[in-house]
Amino acid sequence: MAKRGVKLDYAYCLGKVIGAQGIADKELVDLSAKVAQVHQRLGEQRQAGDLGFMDLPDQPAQLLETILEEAARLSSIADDLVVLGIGGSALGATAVDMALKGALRYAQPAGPGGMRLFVADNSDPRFFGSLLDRVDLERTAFAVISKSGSTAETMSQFLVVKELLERRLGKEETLRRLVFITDPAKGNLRLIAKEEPVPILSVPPNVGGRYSVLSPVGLLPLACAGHDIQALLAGAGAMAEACASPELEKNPAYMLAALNYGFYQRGRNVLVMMPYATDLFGLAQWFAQLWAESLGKAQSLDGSTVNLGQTPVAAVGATDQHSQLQLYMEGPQDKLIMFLTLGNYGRDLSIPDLYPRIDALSYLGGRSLAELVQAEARATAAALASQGRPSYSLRLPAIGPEVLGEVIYLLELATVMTGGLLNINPLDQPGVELSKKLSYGLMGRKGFEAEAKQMRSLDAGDQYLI
Ligand SMILES: O=P(O)(O)OC[C@H]1O[C@H](O)[C@H](O)[C@@H](O)[C@@H]1O
Repeated sequence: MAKRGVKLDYAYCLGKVIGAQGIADKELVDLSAKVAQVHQRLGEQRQAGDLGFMDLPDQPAQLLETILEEAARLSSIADDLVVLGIGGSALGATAVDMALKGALRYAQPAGPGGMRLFVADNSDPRFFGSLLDRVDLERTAFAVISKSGSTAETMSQFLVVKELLERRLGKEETLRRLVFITDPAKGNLRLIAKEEPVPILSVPPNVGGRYSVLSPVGLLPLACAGHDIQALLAGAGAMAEACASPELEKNPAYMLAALNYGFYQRGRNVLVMMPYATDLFGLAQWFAQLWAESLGKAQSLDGSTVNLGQTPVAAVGATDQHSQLQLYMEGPQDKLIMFLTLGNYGRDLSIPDLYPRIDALSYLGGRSLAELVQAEARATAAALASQGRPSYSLRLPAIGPEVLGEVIYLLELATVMTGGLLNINPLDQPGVELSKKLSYGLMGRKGFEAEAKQMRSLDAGDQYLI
């Protein structure tokens, strides 16, 4: 079995540790039976080819070659890569790049470590316009990533960039700076690539956007940024092996799912992901999409209306101890906290003993910032537990590509298992369609005249205070 580093510590979920708010041994036994049933269903779904994300750790060597070659081509002509993509076509690459290069990565010049990766995941013109002002268009490549090939934000950015590049550099140089990542058979990017020779990579049809970070969607930008995508996949593969058992006590993804489900059943409607590392904030935002779109559903699999879902919150420790913790400690008993802790920060700063006579400072002297932030993570979980407030911790030995691959796979499988326990479909997102259609109506898209009309009637209710 491949070596694995991530550990799940769930002591502060247990009734015998935190009291009545915790999960009792008997409940774990019941959960275990439910999990075994869903495991069987997931096996059937996998057989039927519906759970494509589970195959991503083992992609054909040929595909990885192609990704690495395309990354080498782009980095030979450009210093910066701008991803035009949103949601599942953006958050995974951001999460891994931010984790590995650091939250301050944009301040570093591009260099031998790979291209600088900008992820333009908003049609907000202030943001996108200033990004375009900032990069040197001659030394910038653009990855247009959209599984559907029709997402308005991404496609409008593409149109803006294409015209800008063509005006500045001419058609041939423009096409050299582009790469498309989309569905293998359909969509507008496929259509365009038939006419214009833009390199194109495929998103497997059975992998939805929010489960696609380990497909070319995440792998190409990450390879361009100089990250070890093979190590990322190896980590995911090691976690897949560790999550093969149908038994709750032997499967960390299933235990995570069972805890989330068990606490949701007890009214814990909010799941806070709080890594004790600023560089992991992107991972918390990636997880927020995974959890929200997968589990927020109106209908159960039997067709009844259920309106289920646990609200994900992205937080970061120790920062949010000074912002949100008051609510977590004393607010409604409706939250479950998932901490991510690091055994090793990869660097450390020792704290000098500059004021030995000031007690409130001298205890810090001679210690280090890693010791402080690790103590804060432990203290926060313990403080919550002392008030009967549950949490669990994913303990990461350090931040690295293997570990991130492990965490990504773990959370994806846990999400699908939780969906199974809730008896909803964790792979679709029907609720996001109406606002898209109404926007099409507002923007005058052909075929959406009814939505334009619907929009006029919905708009009529404006009531301004000032
Ligand atoms: O990759 P795309 O087809 O452009 O989709 C981008 C995103 O758009 C949507 O509205 C979905 O809710 C997301 O799940 C998806 O990741």
